[in-house]
Amino acid sequence: MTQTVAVLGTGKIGEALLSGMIRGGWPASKLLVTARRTERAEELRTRYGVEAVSNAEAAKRADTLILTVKPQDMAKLLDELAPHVPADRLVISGAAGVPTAFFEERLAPGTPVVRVMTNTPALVDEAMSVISAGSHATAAHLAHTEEIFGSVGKTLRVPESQQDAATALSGSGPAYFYFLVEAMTDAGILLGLPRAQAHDLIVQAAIGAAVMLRDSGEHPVKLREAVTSPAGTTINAIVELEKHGVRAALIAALEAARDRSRELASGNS
Ligand SMILES: NC(=O)C1=CN([C@@H]2O[C@H](COP(=O)(O)OP(=O)(O)OC[C@H]3O[C@@H](n4cnc5c(N)ncnc54)[C@H](O)[C@@H]3O)[C@@H](O)[C@H]2O)C=CC1
Ligand SMILES: O=C(O)[C@@H]1CCC=N1
Repeated sequence: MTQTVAVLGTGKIGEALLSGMIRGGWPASKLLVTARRTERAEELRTRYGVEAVSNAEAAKRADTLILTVKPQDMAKLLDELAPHVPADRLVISGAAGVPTAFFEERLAPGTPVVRVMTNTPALVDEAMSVISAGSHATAAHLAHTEEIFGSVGKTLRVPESQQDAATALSGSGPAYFYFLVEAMTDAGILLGLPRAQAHDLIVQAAIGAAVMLRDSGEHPVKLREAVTSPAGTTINAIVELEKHGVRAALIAALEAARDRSRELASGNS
């Protein structure tokens, strides 16, 4: 029998996951949601046919609780939940930075906790969800988490010590690509193209490059070399990227994201 899963704090990530589970065939009758505002609860109920309940009710009724509030709201949510969560419930956190120990300290002794860092491409079933077990989570809990997050894309198990790095790479990753597309579209404007056309050209180049990266089995260096003709156009652009330190900027940017994830560990910074 399908277990009941509750998504608590159903914002952008919670809704992306919920919608993916429903697209993947999860029965709406086995899904519960919670939201802070009643209008939001009503919206989710209407849009997905799921029941919206209080956090305490979700804790009592669901076998698996997926907590998708902001890291800064996690301590408050756990204070509210802790008296209602029996120790046999699986608690999955989708929050950046917050370690499984944070949950284990606040929930009944022995409660299994799994930490997941997913990303917004969950909305189009192309998420990357990185999964780590807390100290009481078993292989079955990890498999169940993979089943849930597998409905919105790929999953990968990593040791929890790698979660902050994964957050910097794949959790925040889509934002870096949107930022690049934004900048390259501006370049198209500078070169005299209409904005809509510049956008379409860059987006299709990004999709083509992404599919080749995923499907060709070639190293990115090889793929770039194939575009870069001797005394051609691409090398002029690459020289400018190197001159402006784009490679170093990306490394520093991801390091900064990793550091911020570490800072969020306390759940209140
Ligand atoms: N946005 C993203 O790209 C990603 C976000 N995350 C993580 O997902 C979590 C949620 O992020 P978003 O969905 O972007 O934020 P969001 O602000 O869209 O969603 C959080 C929701 O939680 C609700 N909430 C807060 N406290 C609550 C409570 N006590 N009871 C019920 N509802 C409550 C808020 O009203 C809000 O709707 C964060 O922890 C973030 O680190 C992880 C991966 C990617
Ligand atoms: O910016 C953030 O904190 C969240 C976590 C990863 C992506 N968005």
